[in-house]
Amino acid sequence: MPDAALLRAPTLPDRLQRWLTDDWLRGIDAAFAALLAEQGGETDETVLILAALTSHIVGDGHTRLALDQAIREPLTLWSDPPPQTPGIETPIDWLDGLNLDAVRDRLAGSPAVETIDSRRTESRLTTPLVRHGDTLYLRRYWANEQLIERVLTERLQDQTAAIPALRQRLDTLFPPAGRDPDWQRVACALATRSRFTLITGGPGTGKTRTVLRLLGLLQSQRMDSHPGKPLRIRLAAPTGKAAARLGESISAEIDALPLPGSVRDAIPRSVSTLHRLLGPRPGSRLFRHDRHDPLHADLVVVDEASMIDQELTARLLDALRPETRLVLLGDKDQLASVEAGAVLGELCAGADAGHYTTATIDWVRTMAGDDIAAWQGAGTALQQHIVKLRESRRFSADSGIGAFAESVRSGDQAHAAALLDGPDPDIQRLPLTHDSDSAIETAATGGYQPYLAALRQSRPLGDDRDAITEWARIVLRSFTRFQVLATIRHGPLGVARLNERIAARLQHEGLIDRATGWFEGRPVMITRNDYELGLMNGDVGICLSTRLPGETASRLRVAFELADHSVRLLLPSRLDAVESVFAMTVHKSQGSEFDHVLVVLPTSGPAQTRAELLYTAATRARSGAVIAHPRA
Ligand SMILES: Nc1ncnc2c1ncn2[C@@H]1O[C@H](COP(=O)(O)OP(=O)(O)OP(=O)(O)O)[C@@H](O)[C@H]1O
Repeated sequence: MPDAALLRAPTLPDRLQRWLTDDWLRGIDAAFAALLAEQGGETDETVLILAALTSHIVGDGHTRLALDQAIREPLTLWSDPPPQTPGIETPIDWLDGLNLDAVRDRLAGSPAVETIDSRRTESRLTTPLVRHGDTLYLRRYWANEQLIERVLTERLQDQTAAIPALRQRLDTLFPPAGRDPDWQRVACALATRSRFTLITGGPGTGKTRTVLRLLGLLQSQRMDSHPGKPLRIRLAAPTGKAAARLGESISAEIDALPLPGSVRDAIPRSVSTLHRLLGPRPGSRLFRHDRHDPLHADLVVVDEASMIDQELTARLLDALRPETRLVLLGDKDQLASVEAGAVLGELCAGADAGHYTTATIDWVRTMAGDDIAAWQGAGTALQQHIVKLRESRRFSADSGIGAFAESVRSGDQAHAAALLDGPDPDIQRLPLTHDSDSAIETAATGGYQPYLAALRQSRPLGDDRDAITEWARIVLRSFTRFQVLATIRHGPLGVARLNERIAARLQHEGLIDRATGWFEGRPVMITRNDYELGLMNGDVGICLSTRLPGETASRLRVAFELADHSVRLLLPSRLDAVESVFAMTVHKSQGSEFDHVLVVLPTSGPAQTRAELLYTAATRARSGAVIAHPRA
């Protein structure tokens, strides 16, 4: 029943409390508004609610509230809006009644807001909120945005000296392959001429291969010109898993590089997490390395850049010396980081069409011999430093997953639907009659059965540590064969309910003993970096019943395979930030691959978000993706 008192005259605390209860806001959003009211001297309810909403969208992955959009299309502020009950006021109703001019006036009169003209970039105050033009920011995100723009603009201003014999070096590393342009070669060439380059491309388009050749090219040139003084190269990725994957790809390919052994030896194989590279300071969001103590590196390469949020991008740029080259690799079409700020996606706007100026086209033709004139445009300075790799080696053009991902990416829904209904076994549809359709549990049971079978069948008899480690490794690896991916948090198809539903079915089938708490077979994901335990956000472990040497009874321990392939067994009590992953959100799945995925998609949601989710989810699969969704 609608609460009549609230409908008549909801007070601010009542309103915020209801929105909090109904999941429109997070506790921190309401607390932020309360703080501004209590300690910031803010009395205007409109400003306070806008402050809570600006905080909310940070939780939803955005760094700023576009006022005009918030008023015209309020629903777009929630990627996963809670259900609306008729008669109960939601923030959507509240935003609907606002007038932009009146909002501007109220913000202008607020002691909590600094109003900055859209042409100005510096600030003189320290208010918690900043209004820049018609966009409202929490100050930290505004400051980050300014820093990123300033540092990139500086880096793009001048070109570095041309590499001697660039053409011959490119010919060695990228032998003519009958394609013009060879985008990998173009990316490598362009990256030699500036201190910032961004290489984007879908899965398997050769980002790692290209950057490895770039490292080889720059290192060999350096060793020619400065014998005995190789380039200091640092490689990083946002998560431990992504770092391990890049390290493995480099190790697998480096021996085939057509360069002298001394050059190959001067290319690092180890990749650190970005946090480690910057040097975390316990209890602070700041890092040891910043403009006052910059990184000792001539070249920094960061992979999986789509997963880097705005804050970390700003900290990275702040920690680079002006002369250090930065190369970012990533897939702009993947979902952005779970934290706020889709930096890669925003930087790469327009990368599909290139927008190369005549000067860039001429430079590439002269220096590399490739013709990119078909991608001409009056692009920005930044666009001259972005290259999109366009040909996937992982999915051939006729692979179902590749074709499906491409049609989702380009918005061709009809083709995507036709592929789902087509004969290709690697991309299939699982139609659901309703949200609680047990077809999901059935498919999930089929997918998870092999790892649970491995758990039972490979269990060692005694307490030999090596045998237990080997068993854990087998179980962990067989868990990567299949994963249910959830695209939303709320409702029967949300990640929490899916986890419960699947666990209940596995228990019903006798594949696990319990479905709640800690039990053998429970797969969990770490949700916060734990440097002490050596576990990173996103690491997946499995709970096993183990009896180690000297123990008289078995105990539940969670097994993790670390980046160096060692296995760690930890008592559950040592893990405080974990969640079950019978279903994993698509966000958390980034940087991982599975043989098969079951993607559970709701019928509604903003089209753009759905497309990004679906693209990211389907491309996690090496061999097969099934898309489950209720019939429209
Ligand atoms: N031009 C090429 N010639 C031959 N093999 C290639 C070429 N480009 C890529 N490959 C191969 O395709 C595979 C994928 O390449 P790579 O790992 O560099 O892609 P990626 O874009 O980094 O992939 P991911 O999205 O998985 O990180 C590798 O085995 C690589 O050796």
